[in-house]
Amino acid sequence: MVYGSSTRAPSGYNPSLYKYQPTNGNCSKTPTRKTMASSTCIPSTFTPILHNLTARNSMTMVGLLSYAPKTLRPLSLPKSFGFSSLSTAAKLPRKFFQLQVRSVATPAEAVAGFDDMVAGTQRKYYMLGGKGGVGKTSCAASLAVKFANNGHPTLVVSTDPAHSLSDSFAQDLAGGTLVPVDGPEAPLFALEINPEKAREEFRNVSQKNDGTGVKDFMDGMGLGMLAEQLGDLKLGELLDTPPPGLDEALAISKVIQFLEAPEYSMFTRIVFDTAPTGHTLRLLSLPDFLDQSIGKILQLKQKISSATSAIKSVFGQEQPQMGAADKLEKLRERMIKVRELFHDTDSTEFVIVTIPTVMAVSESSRLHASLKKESVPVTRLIVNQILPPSASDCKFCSIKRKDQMRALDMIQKDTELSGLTVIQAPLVDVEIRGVPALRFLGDIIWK
Ligand SMILES: Nc1ncnc2c1ncn2[C@@H]1O[C@H](COP(=O)(O)OP(=O)(O)OP(=O)(O)O)[C@@H](O)[C@H]1O
Repeated sequence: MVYGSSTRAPSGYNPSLYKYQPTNGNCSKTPTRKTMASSTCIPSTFTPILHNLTARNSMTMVGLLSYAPKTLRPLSLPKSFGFSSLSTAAKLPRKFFQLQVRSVATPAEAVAGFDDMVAGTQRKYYMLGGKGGVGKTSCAASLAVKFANNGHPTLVVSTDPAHSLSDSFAQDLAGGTLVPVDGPEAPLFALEINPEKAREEFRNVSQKNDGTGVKDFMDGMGLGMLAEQLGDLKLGELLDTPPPGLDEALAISKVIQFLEAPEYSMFTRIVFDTAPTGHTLRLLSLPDFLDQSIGKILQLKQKISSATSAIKSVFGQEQPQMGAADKLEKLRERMIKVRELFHDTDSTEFVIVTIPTVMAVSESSRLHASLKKESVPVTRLIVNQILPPSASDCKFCSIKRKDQMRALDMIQKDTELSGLTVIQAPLVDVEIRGVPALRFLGDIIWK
């Protein structure tokens, strides 16, 4: 299968942004997660191709492919090798570097149902989550690129405290604001919610005596109403030591902004690259938690205000303003909206990402059970980084592959996971960095 011919570098693509360390095809060492990702284990038959590469980095070459005349575009390797290829012949003029970005596996077999995902202009939210390091960011970013290239103004949000969206897109997306991503056809923006920075700001502003800092900060987070109304409850002091779950609270408040702010209304697809499992579950249960807390605060407020008004009416003073409770009630309604959003099968879907190992599959099974308990819609499971049937004498590859097949089998038998659409995504032999590479991965996964 030739992927290269369909890889077209988008306008504004800057090859120098992409960095790649070629691998040596040595299978003798046990690869780490990161080295596996860039595939140290390439059957020896193919290593000359890599050795013949003359360009400085492969992602550059993926991008350059699109500039090469059609006649110079890559040929596929013989099918018997079982590789998916994106490229090349090394004998071409230097000007037209070509690369075979091969996936070390057969392409995804199950159809992800992308047609359904892309259909319609009603806003849809996709949350990708799973165990650390399985490829959540790569899958989320590739989905965002695919949506944008299919005409959807798309926003990709990272709620993972250890952000890797910037690394994945090979662009600086940090800063906690919307940053345009260069490359895709329709607008694609990224937002990394920076909990460290937010926490620091929080600490600083909450130390200000007059408390206005807290209000400004919370205004910025879409929670100004809460700060205003709880000012007399010394919110600043309360939050001086950030409570557990603040990261998730910040992420949620951004979600609230998406729902209401006109500047976000253009986005018809919002993709969340979520934090590893534990954080994500906290994030999903937070609206309930906040709803309950606000409910309690409201009750307290009402009690205080009715007691105060009773006293005041005895002494003939004017009634206190009753706006506070109304405003809190509004915030509570927003939380309910967020909760509904998480549970709305029409607009939201949580996609579990895993790898074919017993540990990752077990965790995915538990994650699905928890999501079900929270009534969060899940229909797809991506099994990422699958190795091909071994086409060489690489012992490591065949043992690893057998292990992976056992894990895939486990998915079929798992009561939590067997009902999901399983999307098999191959392990590709370059690090997935930059829009062209994400587009390549996206075209394999999201069909
Ligand atoms: N199918 C794949 N083939 C090759 N490399 C991959 C594949 N999927 C992901 N990778 C690589 O694996 C590494 C980890 O991927 P990624 O950052 O997407 O995972 P993550 O689950 O988001 O990690 P974290 O939990 O640390 O945020 C990256 O170097 C990425 O390029």
